[in-house]
Amino acid sequence: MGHFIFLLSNQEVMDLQQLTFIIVFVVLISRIISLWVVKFSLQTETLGRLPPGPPRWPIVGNLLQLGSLPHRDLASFCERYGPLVYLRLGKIDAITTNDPKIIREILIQQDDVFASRPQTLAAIHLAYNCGDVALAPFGPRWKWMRRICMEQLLTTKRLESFANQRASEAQHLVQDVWALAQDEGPINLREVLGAFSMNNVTRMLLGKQYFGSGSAGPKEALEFMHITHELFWLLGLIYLGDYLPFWRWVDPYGCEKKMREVEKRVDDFHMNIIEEHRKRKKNEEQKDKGYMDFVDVLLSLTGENGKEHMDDTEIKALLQDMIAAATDTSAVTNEWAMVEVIKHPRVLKKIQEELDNVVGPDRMVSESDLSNLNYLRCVVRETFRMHPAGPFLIPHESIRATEINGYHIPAKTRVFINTHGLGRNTLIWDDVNVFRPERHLTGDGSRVEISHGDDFKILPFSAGKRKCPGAPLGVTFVLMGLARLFHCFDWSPADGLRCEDIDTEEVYGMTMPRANPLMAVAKPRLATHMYQ
Ligand code: HEM
Repeated sequence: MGHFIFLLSNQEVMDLQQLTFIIVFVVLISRIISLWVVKFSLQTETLGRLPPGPPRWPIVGNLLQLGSLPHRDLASFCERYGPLVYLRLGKIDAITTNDPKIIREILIQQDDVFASRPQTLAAIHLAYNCGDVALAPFGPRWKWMRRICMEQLLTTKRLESFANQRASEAQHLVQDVWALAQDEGPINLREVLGAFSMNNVTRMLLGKQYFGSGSAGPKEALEFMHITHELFWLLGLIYLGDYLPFWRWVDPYGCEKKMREVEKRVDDFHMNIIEEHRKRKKNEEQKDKGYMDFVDVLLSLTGENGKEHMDDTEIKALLQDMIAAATDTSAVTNEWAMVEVIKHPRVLKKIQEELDNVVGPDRMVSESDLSNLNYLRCVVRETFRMHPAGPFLIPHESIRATEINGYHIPAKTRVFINTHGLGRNTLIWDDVNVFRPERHLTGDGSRVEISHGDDFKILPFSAGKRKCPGAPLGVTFVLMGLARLFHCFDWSPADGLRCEDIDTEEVYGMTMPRANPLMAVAKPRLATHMYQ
């Protein structure tokens, strides 16, 4: 060999070195690929076939095939590969579906297998090390926390005790819009609806109103708004560090640093609220039980396993969940409903006809009217079909390996139930992109249900063990906000835009808002004294 090289020119030696390098590289790569294929076929033989899915790259898997609207990407995979699709996201196994039968299999038939949550970095940093309800893995701690929600905080009796506060917030909403409507200019409905939803939630949770005349003070209100926005943004992020461990070493956009910063500010904020309540409790030696806010209730409960009190961390984790789960979901849904209704004046007219029949012009809508507003209920159902607040619910995770439709699903598979894809699935809905509330009317005139029915064709609040425990309250927030706004005002698009030109572009997140805040013009339609 040395002799052979001796006969070659310098250039030829270089060529040979390059050639050797290329051969070694090709051999190495083919060895890696063959090992990968062997591992894959061994896995297939021993464990069964994985569901079909798009081809994937080594290391990153299918991550590069997801863009800024991942719910739309996953829906297109389902169109191409079938109702149950397997994806490899970095080191994580994942499945996705937009099919009612498979969703029912996951959430009902195999509920005990799929009732867990992935331990993402956001859940670790922003939900007290997964010590809350919404992001906690399935287990005794989650069961205990969820029981507190169901048996102490969100009971019918407790929610009734806040009925007057909700009524006064509904009246604030009307008064706010009326004041803004006086100069006939455009109104930012995102701000108005956000304040309505935030006030409803903070009055019930913390005994405080952050927007309007009873505001807890501009500095505290601003801090609250700021940290909740950052929290939502970080919770909604698909953070690559969860899928590719090496990404965490680099963290090029400083996401984990941001999570730790927000964690600290949110924690300080909650701690202040708890201290304030403790002081107040000492001073007043507790008030009439009927008016306890959620913090009062949590401070009065015994802890897990016979402890005298709940830990502060447990209280903070629950408060955090309630704020995150209750405010944005209803505000985003209300904004989407307003977008679609203003875009379709025919629908606005029908809603107002119903309101005029059921309520009339001489009084305001009350909560007892909401079950009689069947057309408005169809409008909310249609809004959930086209714009579900949680496009992937909150992702579930399988506790152990199982099978769906004969396919192997490994343990710890992340589950993306695509509710956006479900509402636009052409196999179960016709004219999927047309906003048509009438499609939900029941033939016999009975009350239209807003959460899912037996057919699982929409799924705004999920089903099974992890279903939303605040659904009845969420429905009340949404229906009440819309009923008041449509009863009291006529609506048209801002800036001379034609109704049909209002855009419905969304941005992806934990909840999925319209890309731009909705601006619209309101014209009072009741007698002036009704707004005072
Ligand atoms: C329109 C309003 C609302 C919508 C659309 C909504 C939707 C949802 C969805 C899709 C989930 C995830 C379910 C799953 O992963 O399977 C969820 C979970 C949850 N929601 Fe809601 N929600 C709303 C209002 C509320 C309210 C008002 C509260 C409480 C005051 C609340 C508390 C929760 C909690 C604690 C969870 C976590 C449940 C668990 O993991 O065990 N939600 N919600």
